[in-house]
Amino acid sequence: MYNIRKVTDDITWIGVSDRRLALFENIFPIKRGVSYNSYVLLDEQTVLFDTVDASVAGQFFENLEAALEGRSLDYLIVNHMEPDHCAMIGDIVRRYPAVKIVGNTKTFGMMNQFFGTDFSERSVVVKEGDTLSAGKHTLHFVMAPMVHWPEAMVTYDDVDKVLFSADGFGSFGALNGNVFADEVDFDRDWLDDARRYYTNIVGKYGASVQTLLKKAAGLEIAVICPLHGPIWRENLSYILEKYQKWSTYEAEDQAVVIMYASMYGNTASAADALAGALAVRGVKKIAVYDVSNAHVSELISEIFRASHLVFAAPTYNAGIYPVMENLLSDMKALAVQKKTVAVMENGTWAPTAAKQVKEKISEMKDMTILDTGLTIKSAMHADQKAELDALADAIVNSMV
Ligand SMILES: Cc1cc2nc3c(=O)[nH]c(=O)nc-3n(C[C@H](O)[C@H](O)[C@H](O)COP(=O)(O)O)c2cc1C
Repeated sequence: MYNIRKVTDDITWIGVSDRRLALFENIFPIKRGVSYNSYVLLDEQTVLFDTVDASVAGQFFENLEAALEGRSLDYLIVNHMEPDHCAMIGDIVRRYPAVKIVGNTKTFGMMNQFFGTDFSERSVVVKEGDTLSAGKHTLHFVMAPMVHWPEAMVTYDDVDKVLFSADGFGSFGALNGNVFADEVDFDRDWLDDARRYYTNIVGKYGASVQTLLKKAAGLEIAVICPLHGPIWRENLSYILEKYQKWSTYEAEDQAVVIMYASMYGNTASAADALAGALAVRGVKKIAVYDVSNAHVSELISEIFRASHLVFAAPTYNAGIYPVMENLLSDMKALAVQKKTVAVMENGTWAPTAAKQVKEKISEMKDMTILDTGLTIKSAMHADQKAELDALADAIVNSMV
């Protein structure tokens, strides 16, 4: 059975949700599933905006046929060439032999790489500022390189004021009938997944997102149609403000996130004691994570969210405990910036983890590392309570 939803009188959402996939990009756990969004415009010409992942092909074509209401397809606009959106291009061409494919030079280069053809006999190559008339609706093409691939672009419909934003403003999470952000409790149920999606997938490219946001500011936008997650047609400033913060690496919350690694529980115990000491000093909503038991994508999301980070790491073969080291490498790769950081270390004979954690943090931009830290030899005991309090004081003082 088809499952489609009108976005405006002329534009229909024809996306498909996947609740079976365990790991998005074979890395990111998606307990709430994911949606592959696609859209159809019915005008004098019919236009499809991106396709979907191969795993949901059957449902997608049922949806597409229903949305086309018996008409053929004139144009396929390819805003993004990642296979979870472009996998159906070949099938579209086979089903609708007269279809023209719209993309930029890089789009068609990637098509050749992925499919062994650039569909040159049917390609319409567009560049920044080009337009395509579908009849009543004129579509404007805006290049969005490195949001998050080089060929990425977005398309703006100047009649319905709709921005087809590619992976921008996307989120993990299947759509459950309510395809609009105003139909769900986004802040409660979706924000964490939207942040995790952005920070892990697009996070590195904050400058490119800033360029796109500046271009978008010049458009009158009533609806944002992303390729994953809910569609925005109300309170757009909410998600735009989030993107402004995320892409400039500003913390959303004045908050402390403590991340520890621990084999035998002693570093964990000290991390918990620090959380308690912070709470006594009035710090609220403290988050504590065991890096071995939280997915690195959740930690990255929390790191983007919070202003203050504490890393507590055992020394391991004269280095940093590997799971913690991996997290620090991911932070650098995703260009984490503008955090205040405190470091705790543990070691039974020669603790060196703190020095190495600090070195890694120093490689990131605009990071403030607190002078006060804490070194534990195997396990923390009451005789180090004053040191723990000093660390808690230093963190609290840095928050004002
Ligand atoms: C494989 C391995 C390598 C270790 N290497 C070091 C080391 O190089 N220097 C050191 O001081 N302690 C080293 N240790 C000891 C641990 O760092 C220490 O016992 C740990 O910090 C205790 O914290 P936990 O109870 O939170 O796991 C090592 C432990 C293991 C299992």
